[in-house]
Amino acid sequence: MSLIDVKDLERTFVVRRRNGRFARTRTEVRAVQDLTFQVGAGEMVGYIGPNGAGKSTTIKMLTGILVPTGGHLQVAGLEPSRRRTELARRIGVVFGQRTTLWWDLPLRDSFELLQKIYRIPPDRYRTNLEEYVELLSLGDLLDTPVRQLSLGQRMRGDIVAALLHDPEILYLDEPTIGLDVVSKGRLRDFLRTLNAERGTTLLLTTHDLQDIEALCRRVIVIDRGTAVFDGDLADLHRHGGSMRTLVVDLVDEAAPIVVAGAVIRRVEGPRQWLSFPTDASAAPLVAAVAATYDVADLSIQEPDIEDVIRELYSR
Ligand SMILES: Nc1ncnc2c1ncn2[C@@H]1O[C@H](COP(=O)(O)OP(=O)(O)OP(=O)(O)O)[C@@H](O)[C@H]1O
Repeated sequence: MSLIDVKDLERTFVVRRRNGRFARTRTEVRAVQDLTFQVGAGEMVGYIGPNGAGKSTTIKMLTGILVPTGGHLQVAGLEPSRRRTELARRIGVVFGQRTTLWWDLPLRDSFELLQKIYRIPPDRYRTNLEEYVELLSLGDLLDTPVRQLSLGQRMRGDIVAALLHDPEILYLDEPTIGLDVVSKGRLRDFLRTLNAERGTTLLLTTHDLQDIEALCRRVIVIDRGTAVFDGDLADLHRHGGSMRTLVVDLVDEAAPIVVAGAVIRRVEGPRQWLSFPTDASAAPLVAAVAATYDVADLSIQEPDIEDVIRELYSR
């Protein structure tokens, strides 16, 4: 049985705008329409799409904050907007852009408040707190007020806060936004461990393709309120015809590189950019370039999720 079941989901907003001194115009914005997908227990799913596509609106409906204007929605067998309190015990939510912690309180006090709010049994609370604090290296920061934490530390605190009550589902909205590479890596490792060891289902919205690549086998792409792709990440790249880039620094300036399996995109002095398909291995290409040209350095750029999505929509 699906843990998240979304069928023909719709959410329309009515926007009233002033038109002249007295008149007002009434427009309907269809933030989500004809949206259908299921997520099984233990899945890690990336939920992506451009700005304004309807991601936040979907997450708000899944958590029960917003009431759908049409369609069918069940999370853990519950209708979110009608059973919000009951559902809150079974889900956790993390927003990269804002904190759910109390700004002036030390982390420890925020966690204790959550224990009371969720009525977490003391033993379970202690075990979870110890495990998550250890895994996320927050031990030395428990007595620090949230406002004094760095963004990465605060984010780790928010994740612990979202997990203390053992939710079956964790929604993450841009969890790595603004984090440095090391913090991003640690967070991804933690989420992988959480999913593997506790079987927590993860639904993740992000603009960072590397979050998706590190965590999600499955991706749902939403555009103008509806799913335009639902499948494997590798298929998404094929579907979008996305390309990776091999950046070659030659010892000296040279004519554009000619090599099988790649197309030259740009030349700037001794630096050249070559495109090749995302599902092709870079190794033979690197070997072919290195065998023919005097190479000072090489690097590979992954396709940007926005490019893949843009390509998908332009069809
Ligand atoms: N409360 C609201 N009233 C009116 N329109 C809204 C409201 N909330 C969202 N919308 C509109 O619904 C559409 C979807 O917005 P939503 O915030 O769900 O997109 P998103 O995919 O989360 O975007 P982003 O990546 O920028 O966060 C947008 O056109 C937005 O302007």
